[in-house]
Amino acid sequence: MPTVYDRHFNQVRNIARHLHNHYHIAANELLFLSSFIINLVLGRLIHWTAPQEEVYNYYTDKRNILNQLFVKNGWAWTTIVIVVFYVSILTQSRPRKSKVIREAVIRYAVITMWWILFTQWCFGLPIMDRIFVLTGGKCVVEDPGRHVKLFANLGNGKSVSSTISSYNCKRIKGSSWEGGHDPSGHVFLLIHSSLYLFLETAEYWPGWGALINSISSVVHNHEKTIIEKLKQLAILGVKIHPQLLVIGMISFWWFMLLTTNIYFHSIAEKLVGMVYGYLGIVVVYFVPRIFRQQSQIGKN
Ligand SMILES: CCCCCCCC/C=C\CCCCCCCC(=O)SCCNC(=O)CCNC(=O)[C@H](O)C(C)(C)COP(=O)(O)O
Ligand SMILES: Nc1ncnc2c1ncn2[C@@H]1O[C@H](COP(=O)(O)O)[C@@H](OP(=O)(O)O)[C@H]1O
Repeated sequence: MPTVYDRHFNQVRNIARHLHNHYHIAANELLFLSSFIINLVLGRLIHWTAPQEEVYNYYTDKRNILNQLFVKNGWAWTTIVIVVFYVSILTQSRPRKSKVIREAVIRYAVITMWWILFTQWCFGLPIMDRIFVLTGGKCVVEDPGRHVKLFANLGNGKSVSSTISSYNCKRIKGSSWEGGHDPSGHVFLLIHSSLYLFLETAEYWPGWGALINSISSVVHNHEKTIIEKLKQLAILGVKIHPQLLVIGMISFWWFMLLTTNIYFHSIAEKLVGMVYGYLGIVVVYFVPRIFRQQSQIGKN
């Protein structure tokens, strides 16, 4: 006689099977994909329930070290982590190394290109700035300095431009980025980077059991000092189980995304950043699965 728990377990398993068979998405992938929506909802709940903290919190300051050093160079950190990951995995004697490297580099190049198009350059202004300008946004300054050619003088001591990038606008002293819909670059980058790291490394997942056993064998080694244990953990996270480094990076991106969701931008601007964050990943990792399955059906 199946218990109520068995029935519920079977229901969840059937949903997971359906998703896998029809949409080619595994249950753990769906959970990870939806974690960013959970992050947004959580951010809004904290925003509404703790307004006092917003005023005094360290994270409301854009100049905080985590933002300036890590998120503002987010693609560089993600690149470092994926390079360390592959070097570590491939030195642990994997077969078909050249094929693995070739495919990883192609995916990295396409994913990097999408980051460039959305945040840096898209045959002129990047996509996020184009959305801002097309919805009526402008860069307003008092003194355009060396960018004077890009600005129209309003005659009231102010100049405006809709052709300068957000990056260059912010570098002009006393500038403001006014009007328009300004998609969140942070939300885009943090989701794009986390999904890339997750999907790129999923194939090499050793299981929580193996990771926890390795960590606890270092932590419970009573012959070692704390410094020696920390050194061993660092070696473990880079050389033996680089998945630990990836978990660390993704967890940190998730936390920084939560702070963006609590303190910065409108919901609509965050949703647009989120949609573009999913888009490049869906094209590189999920769309090919549909074509692969169709060609498989064609062969049978
Ligand atoms: C398996 C992987 C192997 C990799 C081997 C490399 C092979 C090379 C292949 C292709 C060539 C691509 C060349 C690109 C190299 C890129 C390397 C870098 O990452 S350097 C750039 C670092 N810059 C950043 O990280 C900036 C990130 N910040 C932003 O995008 C923005 O500040 C923001 C979106 C976070 C916010 O913008 P804001 O204006 O609103 O503040
Ligand atoms: N998690 C976070 N911590 C600190 N600042 C953040 C942040 N998320 C966004 N910001 C800041 O909010 C502004 C808008 O970010 P974005 O459009 O990329 O989402 C940016 O300001 P600056 O460009 O003045 O640094 C950015 O630094």
